[in-house]
Amino acid sequence: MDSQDPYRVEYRHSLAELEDEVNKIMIEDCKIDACADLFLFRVLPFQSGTYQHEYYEYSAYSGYGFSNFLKSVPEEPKAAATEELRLNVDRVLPGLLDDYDGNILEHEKIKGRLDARWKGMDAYQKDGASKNSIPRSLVDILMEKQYRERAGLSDVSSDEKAAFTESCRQLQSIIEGEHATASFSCGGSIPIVLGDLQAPEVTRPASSPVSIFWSKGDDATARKLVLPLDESVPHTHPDTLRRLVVDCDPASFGRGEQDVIDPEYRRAGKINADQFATSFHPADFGILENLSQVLLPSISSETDNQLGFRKITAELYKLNVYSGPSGHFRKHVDTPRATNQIGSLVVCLPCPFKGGSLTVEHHGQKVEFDWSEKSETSIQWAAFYSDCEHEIETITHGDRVTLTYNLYVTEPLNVGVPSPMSIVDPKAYPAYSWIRNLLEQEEFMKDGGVLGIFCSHAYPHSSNLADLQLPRALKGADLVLYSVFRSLNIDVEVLPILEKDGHYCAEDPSLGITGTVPGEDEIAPNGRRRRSRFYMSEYDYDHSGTLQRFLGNGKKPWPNYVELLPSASPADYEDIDRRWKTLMLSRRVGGMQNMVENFATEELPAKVNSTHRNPGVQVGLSHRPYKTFNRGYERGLDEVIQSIWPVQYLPGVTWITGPKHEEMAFSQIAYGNEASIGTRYSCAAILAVVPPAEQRVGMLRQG
Ligand SMILES: O=C(O)CCC(=O)C(=O)O
Ligand SMILES: [Fe+2]
Repeated sequence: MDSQDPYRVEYRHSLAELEDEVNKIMIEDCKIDACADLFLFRVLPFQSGTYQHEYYEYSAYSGYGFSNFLKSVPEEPKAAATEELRLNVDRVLPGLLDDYDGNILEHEKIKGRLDARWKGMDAYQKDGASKNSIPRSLVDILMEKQYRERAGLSDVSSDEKAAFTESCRQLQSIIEGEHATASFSCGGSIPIVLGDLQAPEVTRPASSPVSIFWSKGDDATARKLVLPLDESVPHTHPDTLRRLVVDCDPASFGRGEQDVIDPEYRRAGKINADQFATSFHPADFGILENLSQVLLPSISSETDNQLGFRKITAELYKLNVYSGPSGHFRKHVDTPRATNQIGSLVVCLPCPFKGGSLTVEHHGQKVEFDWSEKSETSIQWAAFYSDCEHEIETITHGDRVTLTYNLYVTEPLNVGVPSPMSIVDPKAYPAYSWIRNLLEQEEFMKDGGVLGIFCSHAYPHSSNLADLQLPRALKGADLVLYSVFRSLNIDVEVLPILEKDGHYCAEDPSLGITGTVPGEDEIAPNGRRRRSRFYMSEYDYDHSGTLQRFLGNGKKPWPNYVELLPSASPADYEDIDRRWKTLMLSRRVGGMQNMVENFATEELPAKVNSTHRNPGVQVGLSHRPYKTFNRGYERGLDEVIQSIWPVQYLPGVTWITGPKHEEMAFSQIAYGNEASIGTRYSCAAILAVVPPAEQRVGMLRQG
């Protein structure tokens, strides 16, 4: 186009310059707002007369300005708060007040922000909203990250970015793989405590010594062995163990239709279940509950799982002894004893031995349970599906005494609440070493970050019980991830993410993440959309006019903020430095995403790593029961949401998987020309807080 074109717009600035300018203004505004919030927090309790709280809600709409409100505050507290305001502004924005001698409350910029903050406050102050907040470590990591990016303190080369994306892609395939093969095995251990089990130093599940009673042939007198061994008493004496070994018959195994004995294939002793009894029971330590959480989800439908229909029961099958130097069991698949048998449980009793690792394989993935190290001091267990191949390597020394159980699915009569204690050993999962290696790499999330993984299973996460049950009720791959992160000392939260126009998170083509739930746009057989969408209006106007003006004539832009941040505690207000970064984290600049996405041209280049390009997520503070509200009459969702379903806007989460299962979060009755109801949905997600690389070093080792 030629330069004479009268319609041609001349740009003075690029989008990148606009971003720098907006970020600078944003930082300044957030700093002033943090000071303004504390000022308001100080003077609000002193409001009097007609300016009472009740009135408040309408004040901003009926012309009661901030200055009217201020007149109602007595001089003394006002003066003290004003002095504090001046000190704070001077500290966070040195120089701003240098040439200003007047009343700080009349300072144009500060007055403008005080007025804006005061108006914004009333919307949810009244309800007191919720006292909760997003866990601090999560906010702090993202807050620093956002600040570094906005202040131009972080620069990431395209090589580093590509390497990071590749790591995320691998992590995604591990996670989805863990899901596909549905955590085919799990295991754990319970230490033996010789003294008082109720003693204060016994903090996690522990067992007293285990007794075994058995009889041999027609001899009706039962013998007794107590493990672990101890030469001082007959019951625990190694000679009694030898007696047990001698009393065992050779163990057989299924070959074709037959049970055969072949020491080449299996060298072990056995006692059938009708010939022995034991003081150990797998339900005692929550083993059954724990293995159910991992093994049940993939064999039942989501509906069965949600309703808690199915339970796993264990039936004692055999006692086996594999003794050094040659006990072993070659690779095999167990013979199911009933159609509802789903797997096997092996419990290894405390008795010293060397070698004898159990390896379990399923669709090319392998897990090893090496019990030799803790063989003397712990009960150790493993459970796996019936279709897993497994083998026991040669026992070189000692005796490996095990109880085996068949695991069955059953329909229970009543539904219990899962046990809070977890004794599953996360190291048994393939994801463990992979994630640990990833976090040990210094280049991966060098300055820290948050990994986001939408849950693989459906949970009634908006029910009354949800907050109590999650993360306890996590299942399958979700439970695996949760416990892997926890065992590496990584903070993990399971929180609901609220959608916005059907989108949960930003799309990320490099990981195949669309940000929406699959099937969302499907048309149901009745010709309707799978679900109708009606939303409360959101005050998300396109405020790009002032932003465009800057590109053309260089006039200072006036960013318009959309802020999603639940109400603060007194300590939050007082910590000004953290507060302004939190404010910045929870704000979007109206119109900015649009500009960066749609305006970028060669002539108007945008930043490569724009913090305005990818929208953040709206994270709920807790899992709350579904409800219907009618509060938003003539008001935008952003104004009322903190009092009905408190959320925080969180940009910068690294999403590894996209949303899968949504739940109704809340509905809103709107009165327009005709009353209608709109529903918002949410998805549960696992958020793992990855600290900066230098802090991770010692931390992962302890894990
Ligand atoms: O003792 C073990 O680790 C496994 C035993 C086993 O595979 C079996 O009894 O079928
Ligand atoms: Fe087996």
